[in-house]
Amino acid sequence: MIYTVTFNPSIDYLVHVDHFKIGEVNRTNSEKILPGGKGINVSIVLNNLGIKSIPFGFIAGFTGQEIKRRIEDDFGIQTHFIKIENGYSRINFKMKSDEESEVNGNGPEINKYHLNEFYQKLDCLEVGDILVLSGSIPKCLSNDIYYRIMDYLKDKEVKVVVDATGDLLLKVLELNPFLIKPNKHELEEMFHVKLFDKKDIIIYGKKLQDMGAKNILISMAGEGAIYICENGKVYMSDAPEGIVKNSVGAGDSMVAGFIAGYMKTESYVHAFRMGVATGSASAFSEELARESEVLNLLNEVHEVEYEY
Ligand SMILES: Nc1ncnc2c1ncn2[C@@H]1O[C@H](COP(=O)(O)OP(=O)(O)OP(=O)(O)O)[C@@H](O)[C@H]1O
Ligand SMILES: O=P(O)(O)OC[C@@]1(O)O[C@H](CO)[C@@H](O)[C@@H]1O
Repeated sequence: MIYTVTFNPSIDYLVHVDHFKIGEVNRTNSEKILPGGKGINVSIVLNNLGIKSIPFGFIAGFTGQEIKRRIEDDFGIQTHFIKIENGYSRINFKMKSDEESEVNGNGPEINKYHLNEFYQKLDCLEVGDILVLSGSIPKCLSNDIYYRIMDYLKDKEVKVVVDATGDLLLKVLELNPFLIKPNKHELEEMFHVKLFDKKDIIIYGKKLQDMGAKNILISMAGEGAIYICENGKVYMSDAPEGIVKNSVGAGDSMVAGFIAGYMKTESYVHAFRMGVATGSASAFSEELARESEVLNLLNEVHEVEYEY
């Protein structure tokens, strides 16, 4: 079974505004409300690709109820969320105008009793399961929480995927996550560098492998992606051409596509292709990618092996 974890689910409020002007009253052209949070997006895209997963996470208040309702009613995915009595799950604001801008909330406070309940849920994981730890954590938690979860599971031979930034990600590397997916900007932030070409991106991606990660996907939005495989090979792919409608969740879709491709074929190259196609299919769609959209793009993804 695949389990996804979203410590900080959200209602994503997406608006389109023509030529947004800061400091003025702007009016929307269109609005959309979607359940969000990185792990939840991974579960939704896996579901769209015909693969079942169980979303774990923490929800609070009326927004939390609505997140759960939408995932269960709109997608038929059974959630296993822990309810927090105080506060409310965040509403994240995403605006597409001449540029894309986002404001993400902090989220409700998770205490030690909620965490204990969460660890009890983790006890159902078995050898061979996949666990996806994705997204930010509320400020009240320490940034070794993903490390502690992996450590808790270390005897179970669970494949762990981590999509996080900064110390939250760096701390888990010594526990050998199966897959990590920094984007280029996150890679730069982690090493305090500016990366201008693919050769440098690969050098720094390989550092993450030296630090313990098995597979590394480095996403570069419209520029495609680089994949550093656990067998030592490195692949690159351009992104397919298309009109971007909403790139929120493109990275989560890439993670879901990679997992789906790997589960169906155990081929890393196919998993990479599926990752790129699924990421782009989401970027070219108002909502997260559907299977037909992914399959339509799959033939347009051509990876090349990087010789170094
Ligand atoms: N503008 C685009 N055109 C084509 N493909 C795109 C575009 N943006 C994203 N993609 C696809 O999605 C993948 C992941 O995108 P990106 O690098 O933006 O992830 P991310 O930064 O983690 O995104 P997010 O945090 O919004 O989920 C890219 O590697 C590419 O395949
Ligand atoms: O604040 P975080 O947890 O880093 O990111 C949260 C978020 O921006 O990520 C998803 C897209 O990847 C959205 O659904 C959600 O709003």
